[in-house]
Amino acid sequence: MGCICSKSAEEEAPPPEIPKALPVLSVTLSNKSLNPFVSIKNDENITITVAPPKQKVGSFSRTNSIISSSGASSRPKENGTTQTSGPLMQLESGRKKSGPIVHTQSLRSSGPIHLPPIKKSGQLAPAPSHKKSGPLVQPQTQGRHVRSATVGLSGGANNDLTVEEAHDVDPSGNAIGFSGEHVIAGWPAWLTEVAGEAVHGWLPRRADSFEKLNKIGQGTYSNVYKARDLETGKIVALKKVRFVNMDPESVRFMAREIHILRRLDHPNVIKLEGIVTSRMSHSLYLVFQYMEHDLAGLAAVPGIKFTEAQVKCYMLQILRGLEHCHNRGVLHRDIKGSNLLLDDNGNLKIADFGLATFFDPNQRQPLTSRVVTLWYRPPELLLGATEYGVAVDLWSTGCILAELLAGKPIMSGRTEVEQLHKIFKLCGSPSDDYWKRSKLPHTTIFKPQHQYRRCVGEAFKDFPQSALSLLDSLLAIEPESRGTATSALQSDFFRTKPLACDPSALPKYPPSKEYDAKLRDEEARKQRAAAHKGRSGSNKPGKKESKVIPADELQKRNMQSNPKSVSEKYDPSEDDSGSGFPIDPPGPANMHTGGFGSTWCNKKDDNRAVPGRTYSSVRVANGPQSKNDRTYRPQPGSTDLHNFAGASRNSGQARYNRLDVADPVEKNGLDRPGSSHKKDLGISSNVGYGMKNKRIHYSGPLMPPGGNMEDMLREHERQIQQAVRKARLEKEKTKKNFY
Ligand SMILES: Nc1ncnc2c1ncn2[C@@H]1O[C@H](COP(=O)(O)OP(=O)(O)OP(=O)(O)O)[C@@H](O)[C@H]1O
Repeated sequence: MGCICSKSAEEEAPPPEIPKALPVLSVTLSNKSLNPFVSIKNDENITITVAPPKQKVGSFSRTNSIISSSGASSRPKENGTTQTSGPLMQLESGRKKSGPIVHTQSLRSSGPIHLPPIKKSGQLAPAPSHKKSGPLVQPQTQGRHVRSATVGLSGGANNDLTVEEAHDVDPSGNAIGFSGEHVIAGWPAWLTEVAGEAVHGWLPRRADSFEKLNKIGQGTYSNVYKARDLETGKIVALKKVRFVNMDPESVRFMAREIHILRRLDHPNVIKLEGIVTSRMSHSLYLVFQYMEHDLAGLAAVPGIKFTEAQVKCYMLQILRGLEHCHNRGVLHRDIKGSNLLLDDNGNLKIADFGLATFFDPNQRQPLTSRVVTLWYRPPELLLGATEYGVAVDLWSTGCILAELLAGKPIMSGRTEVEQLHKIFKLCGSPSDDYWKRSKLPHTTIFKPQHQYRRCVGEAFKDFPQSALSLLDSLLAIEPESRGTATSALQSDFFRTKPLACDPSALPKYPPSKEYDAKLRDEEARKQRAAAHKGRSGSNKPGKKESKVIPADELQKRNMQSNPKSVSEKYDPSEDDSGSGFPIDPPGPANMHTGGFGSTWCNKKDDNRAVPGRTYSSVRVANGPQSKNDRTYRPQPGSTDLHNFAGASRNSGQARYNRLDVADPVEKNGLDRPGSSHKKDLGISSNVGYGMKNKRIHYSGPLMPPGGNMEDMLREHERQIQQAVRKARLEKEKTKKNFY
């Protein structure tokens, strides 16, 4: 880890794109008879006048509580809408008294307000409300909104200004006139130009109002920091989003995450508390409540085994959070232990909505099948389904339930092919009827020649009966049989004793995150390597013997070195690629391949499942629990089928790249570029295996002409072994060269 020195997020910002003194307001008047006029005053007030001449649309005062706006007569008519984008009017601050102000009123009582007012500078107003309750697909509102907000200009303390503004909404209810307001509010143009509605009604927080403490997580496209909110003293998590060249598409996908988060409001769903940015900066931080643990990290702590009551407590919270998401028309599409965050009071919150999408159960729209982390991905997605619903999240939840009870992941495939095979072996293969009905794209490739028998009960015979029956429905091969989060919540599992414990009764664990576990593993690996070097070089003068620190000792040290109250200094070199942290931390200790998957059923019953087959226990460099490891970047022009042709890994770059042409669905921008794919154990075009950055890439066509799934798996295994052998050889060669 590099030196850590105190630095605010703002200081990392690249050179300003707009001079601070010239905030830009963009207003287009669709009613051409109106003439915009802007008065530029001194540095206190800003006045915009819109014709009919001498009528002011608004006067923005830098004082905290005064709003100056036109009265009804001064506004453009209903059909003379005030829109954004287009001719820019540059505003400068004006003097305190800005001429003839038509009407002045205080912020919190400003006329007909449909959208909730922002409570105070830096805090966020709730997302625009939608009239329709239940599954939301599009806001139903139409017509003109009048909104009031307190906005904070970046630059200068105590610089709130208040605005009342009017804007129209398009037929889908999306507001279409924000840009001017956004710019005044301090949002950077690169954000509002492509994702105005995501931040609409919100105010950016200033980066220097947070003190960054230490890095606590790393996602495919983000670094997550623990930080102190200097305004409230509260500890928060700051998720810094990386963009590739400010690509608008990347920004749009990030905006989708924000949009979705704003729609959700539930104790078991992480709450987006703010966004940090400024016109000067090309980065964005999402502010979340700080959560001390994640379920994957806890499970990886040696010695932690959950009781039935504890498992029920976690499951209740997961399902409640999920029920809320689904009722709000949101599919999470990446339920897994590391996205289930826990605070010190045992409260669980579903996090990471980077792959989430809006959906309408009554109006199926094509969605990408390349979502959900491999081990938690349901069979229909592996088979290429593009029409799916809540059942995908329920499958992942079933995997979590079994994992919590079994103490380790239940199906840890290294590739999609292997994952599907594990699923069929445990859950049985779909019925002929299902294959016919579902018309899944990859049916011809993956339909096994023989039926696989379901053996969930047998595999988990030690599980309580009520858990087994819930598991049986969550892990149903056919999505329609998985029920809903609501039906799962009503299952006997939650009604039979021992009942779920109260979250507050859960044990207090030391800080433990999947990320910590990865760091721990990495540290242990380094120590082992150092010890090995020390031993082999012990005859050489000057070489020190290294001490190997056992993993649990490292865990302890790691926990000790991560005191919550100590403010570490922030080192910019930690950030992004210059990070002192590994870009691709290894998967946690318990994430080895093999696991349960290959040995669920009695082999003699399982003559369809490659008899006697055992998967290699070789640890794949890109273990599927390592987030960065799952980014899939399809080659331009590649087809879906190539996805089954092997594996590669993500270089650790941002996942907000352009949406690849390989994915025909969610072209409308709803699929996060490289995203879906991020979760795959990178399956790429048939380029053959090879080593890149000393990591194993599995690839190559797995489907021999006329072959079936068993052949494919055998070939797959052969390639893996070959890759491993090659890796070993290369390692040996490197060692020889080194000495
Ligand atoms: N609110 C929070 N409190 C504490 N830690 C958090 C919080 N949010 C995220 N983290 C940590 O940061 C990690 C990465 O966050 P997150 O999963 O949101 O990022 P991501 O880039 O979307 O990752 P992924 O590649 O899995 O999509 C999490 O696994 C978690 O350990």
